[in-house]
Amino acid sequence: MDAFLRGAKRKSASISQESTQDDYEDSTEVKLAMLASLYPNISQEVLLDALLANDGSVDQAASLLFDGQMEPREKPRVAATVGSQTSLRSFASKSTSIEGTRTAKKTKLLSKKGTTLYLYDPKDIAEHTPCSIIHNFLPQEEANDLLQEMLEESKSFERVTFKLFDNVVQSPHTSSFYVATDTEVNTQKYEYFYYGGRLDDVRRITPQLLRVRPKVQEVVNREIQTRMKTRYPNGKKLRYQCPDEWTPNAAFVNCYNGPHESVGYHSDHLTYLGPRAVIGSLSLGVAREFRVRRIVPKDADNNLTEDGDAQGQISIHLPHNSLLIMHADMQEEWEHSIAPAQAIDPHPIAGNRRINVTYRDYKPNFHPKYTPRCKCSLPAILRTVQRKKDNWGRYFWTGWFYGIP
Ligand SMILES: O=C(O)CCC(=O)C(=O)O
Ligand SMILES: [Fe+2]
Repeated sequence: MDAFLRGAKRKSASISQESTQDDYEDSTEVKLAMLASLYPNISQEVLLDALLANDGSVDQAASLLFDGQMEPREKPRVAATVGSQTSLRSFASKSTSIEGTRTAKKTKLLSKKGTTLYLYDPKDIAEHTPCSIIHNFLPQEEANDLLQEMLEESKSFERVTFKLFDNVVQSPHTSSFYVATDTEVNTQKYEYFYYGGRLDDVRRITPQLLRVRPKVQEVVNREIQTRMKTRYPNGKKLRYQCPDEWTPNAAFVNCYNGPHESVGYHSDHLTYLGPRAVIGSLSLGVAREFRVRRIVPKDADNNLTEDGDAQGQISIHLPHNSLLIMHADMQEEWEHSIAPAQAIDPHPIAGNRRINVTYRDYKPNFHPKYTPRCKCSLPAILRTVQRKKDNWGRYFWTGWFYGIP
């Protein structure tokens, strides 16, 4: 990490990506599941034939099936609790890999149709996304105590406002930020910068947030080990991933009041978390949809460098008292969002509100006093090349004039 920082002050540190998702873009199970969610009454054999006949393109296979007068299933309501399938495991035996399906056009068509793969099963989520999930994470009473406490706190949460070029933009939900001590509150308020400005609302950690923190720490570290052993090359942590134990020392708490409150697609800032960050995200109250999609880079001619299907959107159902871990392979390569819902099921304690606590490990060596400054003397932002194949995966420090990080 130190070497990374020292190098970065002078020039961009380079990173060669150790892809952990090599299989994903060619995964026949995922493609079959997408087709099955459109055509639930057609057998897997027929779906597989359609896929093979169309060179692995879900979009073209779907058109073929549609032309055959087979009505696709109505698009699922966007209600948080409704999805198209509960498990991919019924598709798992057909693990044929289909090659040669890489064009940008197909992706566009696919995303135009808004194809979403709905995942509920923790095994599917670990296999097909850079996340893992633990349902019923806390004893019920403890989850409810934290929920009650955060509902009370959220009454004074505000929308984050930031300047995006010439416009002042407001976040589509409210939030606040919690750290352990008064000293840290002051450090956060006066030394750290977010969205090109200072955070006004930084609070001391509350009794329930504090009580839950070691449990999150234990489980996240266990999940990091599992992910490393089962998914990463040679069973090792990724390059630039912090070798130390994950130690949450800050929590961003979000409140989504009603179905329309949301957060758009983004990757979380690495500026203070460092590369290959891990985040423990606890959901309380109303169940909502957490959507993730891979960022497939484009080549110099602006063409996607991988099968467009790899960009397909995946929806993870987040019920009350579930802990989602965003692993080290998430922020650099994927984006996530909380989609607006058409309808929600009210929660007995929270009503229409969802509380989300993201426990984060702010790295001492990424304190703004150690990181580069941009021309305007604000601490610079750490970013990765995500969308261009050239230099893809490289980290670089940049100023705030590029808009939001
Ligand atoms: O509400 C959530 O689950 C996600 C929140 C989020 O993406 C964030 O705080 O960065
Ligand atoms: Fe986020």
